Amino acid sequence: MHAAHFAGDLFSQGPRTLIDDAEGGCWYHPDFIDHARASAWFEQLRDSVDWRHQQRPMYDRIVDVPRLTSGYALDGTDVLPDALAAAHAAVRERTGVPFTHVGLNFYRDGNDSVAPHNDKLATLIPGHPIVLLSLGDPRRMEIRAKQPPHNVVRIDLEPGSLLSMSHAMQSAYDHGIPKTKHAVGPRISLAFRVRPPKDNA
Ligand SMILES: O=C(O)CCC(=O)C(=O)O
Ligand SMILES: [Fe+2]
Repeated sequence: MHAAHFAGDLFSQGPRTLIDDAEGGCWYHPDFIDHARASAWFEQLRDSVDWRHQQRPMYDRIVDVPRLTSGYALDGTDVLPDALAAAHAAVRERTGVPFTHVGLNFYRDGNDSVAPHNDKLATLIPGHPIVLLSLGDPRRMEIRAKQPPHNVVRIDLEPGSLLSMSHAMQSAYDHGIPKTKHAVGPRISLAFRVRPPKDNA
């Protein structure tokens, strides 16, 4: 009994708090989805989502967004791939948050990234977190305080993990996934958000 209990403690992977604030801060829950399910979802989404290669203006140039993206409304107007519907149901149940939209990111290799940013508060309903479900190879996220001394939290986002970031945190921290020279395979992230009605499309 004791040995089993000890082993359970050693290997249990419950949620842990990375940053505290009045809205639940930032927490990380590895092994939320088991690896077999996470890889099945990864394969289905890689193959069935209409991945877009976006470009955007930067200063006087047009640059490629260094990853593929997509997005779905969660209010019933969009038909979701089965894996996405299952992921939404699991995240909805775990968090109790009435998400309206999911943004998808596809990082093909270590050259793909998302620059440090905060999620745009004008497109989010205050009080609700942004919740990220990771699939595929792990990638490191850096969460950096905007105020000196600019504390940085680094967290390797494992397949099947959840990372929740509060709405309030978006004003105080930037987050990003830097490029890496390590050999990494592809990763998909699902970013669940609660948006005002006009932004759902
Ligand atoms: O891929 C990730 O885990 C982060 C994505 C992100 O920050 C975003 O879509 O705004
Ligand atoms: Fe973000």
